[in-house]
Amino acid sequence: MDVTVRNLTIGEGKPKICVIVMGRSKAEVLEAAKKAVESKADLIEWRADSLTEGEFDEDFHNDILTEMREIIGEMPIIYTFRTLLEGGKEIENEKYKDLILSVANAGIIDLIDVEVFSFKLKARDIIDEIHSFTNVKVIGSYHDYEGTPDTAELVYRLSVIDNCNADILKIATMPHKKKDVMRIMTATILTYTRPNPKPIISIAMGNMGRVTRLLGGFTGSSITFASIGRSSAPGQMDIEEVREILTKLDEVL
Ligand SMILES: O=C1C[C@@](O)(C(=O)O)C[C@@H](O)[C@@H]1O
Repeated sequence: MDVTVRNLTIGEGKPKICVIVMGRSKAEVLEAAKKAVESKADLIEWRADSLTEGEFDEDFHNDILTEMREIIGEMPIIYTFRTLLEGGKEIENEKYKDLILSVANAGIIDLIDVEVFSFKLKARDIIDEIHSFTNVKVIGSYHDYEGTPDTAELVYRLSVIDNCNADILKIATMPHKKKDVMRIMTATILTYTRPNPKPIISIAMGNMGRVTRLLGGFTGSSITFASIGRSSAPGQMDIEEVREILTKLDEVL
């Protein structure tokens, strides 16, 4: 079950490269958006939690997105507000929900990240609501910056995200040993080889986890995140480096 947004099909062919746009103010965000266009990435993720100006103001976020769209044209946009527990900024549950629904409803973006475990069973309601009134696709996500659960737990979490009706299933955890990296890769391949799998994004963070950013296609991970300047997570690499390595790997694998 591939996911198509604009001219991009996620889950088909090679993993897509997504660059991260961050900035404290509208000016910084739009400047980063220009760099994202120059990078010729497949899509961009705006980490809206990096704002300090108008940080929780829905209208302001939509206003930034309108100008961002003019800059980036047809490149698909992921909107992400990462909460404190999962590596971003503190936000009240109700505010998070309002922000997500308002941005999805405005229809400027193509994909939106919804943290499935930050809101327990309510994540499904948020996702169903987004699907009921927009064409925006949902990335259901789970991040653990402290460690990596065992393989069964990772597979279980991916299935919970799936049952919440997310269109794309995403897990990112912190490995402490090589076995942790293998757990992420195993959980991905086990989920991906089920009948009619949804696209998966799986990441082991930190330097040890870089193998998942470069060989994700082997296990069924459909997007790799790269930076243009400032990275948004440990172990994330610059887009030029990622592209060069992926091109080389493609020649030999
Ligand atoms: O969840 C992800 C993946 C990520 O955490 C990474 O490790 O590259 C970077 C985040 O910006 C993004 O939302």
